[in-house]
Amino acid sequence: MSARNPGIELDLGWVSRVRVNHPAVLRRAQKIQSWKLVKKGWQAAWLLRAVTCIDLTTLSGDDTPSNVQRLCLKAIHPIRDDLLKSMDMDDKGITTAAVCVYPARVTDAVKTLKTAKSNIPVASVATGFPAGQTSLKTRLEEVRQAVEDGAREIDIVINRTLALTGQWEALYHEICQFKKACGEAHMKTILAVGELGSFTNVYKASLVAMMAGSDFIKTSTGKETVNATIPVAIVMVRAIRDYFWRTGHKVGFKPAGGIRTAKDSLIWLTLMKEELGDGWLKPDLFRLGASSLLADIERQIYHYVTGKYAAYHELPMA
Ligand SMILES: O=C[C@H](O)COP(=O)(O)O
Repeated sequence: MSARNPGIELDLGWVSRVRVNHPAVLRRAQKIQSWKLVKKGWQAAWLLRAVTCIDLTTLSGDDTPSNVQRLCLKAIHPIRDDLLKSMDMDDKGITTAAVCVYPARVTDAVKTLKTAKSNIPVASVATGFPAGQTSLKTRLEEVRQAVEDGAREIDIVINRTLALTGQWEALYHEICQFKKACGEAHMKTILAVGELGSFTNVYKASLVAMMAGSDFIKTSTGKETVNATIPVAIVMVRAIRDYFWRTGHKVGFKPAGGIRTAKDSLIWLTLMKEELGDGWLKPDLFRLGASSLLADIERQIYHYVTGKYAAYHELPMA
């Protein structure tokens, strides 16, 4: 990952001046979604780039050591070797960016990756994921424990109650404490945009999270009714851009929740390229949080290489 965002003093004046032009955001979103996507070899290359940006995720009540182990092995070998070979990409060390699990499964993931001699980081959701409705003490302890167990990235959820009631100062101080608890681990801050009510709140929460030192801001837990959408992403990436212009600190962006198709991943990459530029098209500044996207990407790459769609048994690990 790139240099950390050290954060800045809370600037409440900046937060209170925020206004978002709702119709303009929707128009921009429609435009981005209507653009023609790259095709053929370019598309295959973009899909491989998308793979390297995936936080390969399992966040289920029935997660076990064995399905976490399987997830880690898939993260190490995300695309079948023969397909990569046909594209002259078999020696490029393509893996996903991270694996993302619940705190109780961190040790399983760390152990599997270590045994496989892989340096892929383990990311853990924390702070009472997904609702964040536990005491601050418990949420902080959860972060510390995940770091102690070997997580190198922590995906925290914000306290939506504070955001919805305009308690930005309190939210800032909570996030600062999470950042301290993360230590060397990189912190991604989940805004749960589907529960924030308005684009203005999304922009304000993005700013406060970055001021408090978030290394990434992330749209959603994947458990809200509305998760990652293009309009909300435009609001967040523009907050990232404004924060960068004002402070010189680059903050990453992670859309998550409901991202399932290769085409989705191409749209997300297009959005990043158009709104933030090529510098944000790499895993240290862009992640796709997804539990089932990789299967469709591998399927599309199979089609690009062979001209046929794979039968289920041909991509068994997907
Ligand atoms: O953080 C990642 C999300 O929980 C993944 O959501 P998903 O299962 O809809 O891909």
